[in-house]
Amino acid sequence: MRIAMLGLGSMNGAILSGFLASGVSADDVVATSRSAASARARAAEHGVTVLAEEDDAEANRRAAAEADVVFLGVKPHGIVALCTEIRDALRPEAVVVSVAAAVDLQMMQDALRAGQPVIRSMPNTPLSVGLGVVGLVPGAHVTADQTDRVKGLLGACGAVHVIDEAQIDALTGISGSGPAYAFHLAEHMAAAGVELGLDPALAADLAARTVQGAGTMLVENHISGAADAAALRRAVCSPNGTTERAIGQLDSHGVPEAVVAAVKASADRAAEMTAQLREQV
Ligand SMILES: NC(=O)C1=CN([C@@H]2O[C@H](COP(=O)(O)OP(=O)(O)OC[C@H]3O[C@@H](n4cnc5c(N)ncnc54)[C@H](OP(=O)(O)O)[C@@H]3O)[C@@H](O)[C@H]2O)C=CC1
Ligand SMILES: O=C(O)[C@@H]1CCC=N1
Repeated sequence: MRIAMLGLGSMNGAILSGFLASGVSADDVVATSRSAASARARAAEHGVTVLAEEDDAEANRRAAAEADVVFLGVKPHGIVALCTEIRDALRPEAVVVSVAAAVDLQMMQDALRAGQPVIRSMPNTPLSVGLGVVGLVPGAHVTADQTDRVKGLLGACGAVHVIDEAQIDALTGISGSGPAYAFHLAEHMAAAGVELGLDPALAADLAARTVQGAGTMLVENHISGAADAAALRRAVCSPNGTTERAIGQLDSHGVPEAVVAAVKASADRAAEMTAQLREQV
């Protein structure tokens, strides 16, 4: 299967890392970047061919023309222009997969040739280490085989959920943006350790491995049904002990409400961006 990755920044780069680690051959991938400098850097990083629009105005069209699956990995405001650019180069059976927030299926289908299969997705960057989460919304012209092919590719680097388009902003608020919440938590746990006198490298290591260990326990217990997040939290809290005191601080500082507000803000922002993009097309 030939894969084109149009735009190779944080997200498409993470997907490509996941693909290569899961056994996709670098020879089966052609990517593009806007600038020649970033194309060179990304080619060296991933060992795949990266064409640059700066060098060759036809770069996206050339990469898309050969592909069975085409991942659109540019910023949301660039997606419709990219669809228009590659429209006539795509093979009719090539599946176009957007990873962009806010750009709905209709906008992409309107910019592509009638009948071109399009899948809207919301991935996250832990796909790079085989632990991602992806929401997939297959468009009207996508066959079950085509959905399975894309599910197979992404499923080798994470969990894939096929959802309705109406659910994608909520999913974005949890799993699309969510890695940043965990990184934010780790960042501030480590900073507190430094304030308490720990060496910064030790504090960062403690925070990183604690988030990793808690995440792995959470997923294993979730899959087996043995315990949910609240039960695992309670198991760390000894009565009148250190953690109970710490959780009391999180609660009294409004962390539960802040987390709910953060997830909703991400989802709301996605909806706001969709409305803005609709006005522009
Ligand atoms: N970052 C994340 O965690 C997530 C991001 N997303 C979505 O992924 C998409 C990309 O975001 P992200 O990866 O963070 O952004 P980045 O800025 O990291 O990457 C964007 C990439 O697009 C390239 N690019 C821009 N214009 C063109 C063009 N015309 N032709 C070819 N390449 C082009 C850039 O090239 P150059 O470097 O040369 O400028 C860069 O490689 C967004 O739509 C976002 O909503 C979705 C889920 C999570
Ligand atoms: O911040 C963003 O808009 C993108 C979408 C989800 C994660 N990053």
